[in-house]
Amino acid sequence: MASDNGLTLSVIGCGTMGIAILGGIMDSLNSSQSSEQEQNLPPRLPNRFNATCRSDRSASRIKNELQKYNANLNVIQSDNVRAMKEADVILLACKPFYVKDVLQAEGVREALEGKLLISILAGVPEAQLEDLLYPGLSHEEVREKITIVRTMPNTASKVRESMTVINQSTPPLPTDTKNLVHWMMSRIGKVVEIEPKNMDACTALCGSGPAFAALIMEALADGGVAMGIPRAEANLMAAQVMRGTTGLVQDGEHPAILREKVSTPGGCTIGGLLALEDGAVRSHVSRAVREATVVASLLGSGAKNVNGTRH
Ligand SMILES: NC(=O)C1=CN([C@@H]2O[C@H](COP(=O)(O)OP(=O)(O)OC[C@H]3O[C@@H](n4cnc5c(N)ncnc54)[C@H](OP(=O)(O)O)[C@@H]3O)[C@@H](O)[C@H]2O)C=CC1
Ligand SMILES: O=C(O)[C@@H]1CCC=N1
Repeated sequence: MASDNGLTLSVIGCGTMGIAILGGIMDSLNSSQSSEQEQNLPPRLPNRFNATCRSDRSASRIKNELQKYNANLNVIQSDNVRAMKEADVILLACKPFYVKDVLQAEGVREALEGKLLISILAGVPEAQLEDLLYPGLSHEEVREKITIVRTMPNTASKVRESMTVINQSTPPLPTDTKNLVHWMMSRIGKVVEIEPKNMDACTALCGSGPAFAALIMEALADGGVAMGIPRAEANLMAAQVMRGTTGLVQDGEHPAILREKVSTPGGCTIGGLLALEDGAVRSHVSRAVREATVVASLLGSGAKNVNGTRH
């Protein structure tokens, strides 16, 4: 791990996601398993951290949740420019509808020049971030001034089980920069690179996905409760069933084959599956991802309550 040579990472708008990502990075830096054994380790790692917010409540939350890592952390209230100036790498983690205010504040462009800006904002394409910072400049001209990388983690960052998607850059990022982005995001789970055109769909599948999975988990537990299983045990069972199924699929089992293997001819599983198909569950779940993709694509417009603009 770099120490004297370490980077300063500033998280701008450090709430639920910012805290989870910082926690993952700090935890990894403290880990007894040396990062040095990892492949593609960037030459410099973050070892100083700034986290910004506005309210006292958010500041207390950041301190309370991250103090256990004993990291070199400064919580900075209502001074994003200072945090950006002090940083080598900036993680933009405010809500999408604040992005204009945050990036167009006085001094921000100068504070960001020459640096790496990683965004986790849903529905805000790289081109929009470029345009907010450097209106009128081409992508190539902006790349000479700042490196912007769009990413989409999810709430499971908190337990280091995120599925994080990284927007492929054109031209490709310099190797050290790419390795740093991958290193940071792989502290909180798995990482996949994807073409920019798929980022909103990935926001729906990966960013919103935990909420969809939670709804299905609840429904499984409800079914158990309906048939007499106590609530606490039903919740525990539903969660472990989802985890076990995940393990099988990640071990190489195709979901359709898994379903067939569980379905004994004349047995109870096929009976339950037919009831699910009657309810068009598969179509509804897929269409939830489709709907969330469309809504995600509207989030960057600056409007709040974009769901209300859809019928
Ligand atoms: N929640 C999720 O599951 C996921 C969220 N995302 C994306 O992550 C981003 C953050 O989401 P989430 O962590 O849930 O949101 P939170 O509301 O928890 O965090 C945002 C933080 O930004 C702070 N903030 C707001 N305005 C400013 C400002 N002008 N300067 C500095 N800080 C500011 C807020 O604190 P205060 O009000 O005190 O300033 C708050 O703590 C969003 O863009 C979202 O699209 C991506 C994937 C999953
Ligand atoms: O619902 C949202 O807008 C955010 C983005 C991804 C997950 N939650």
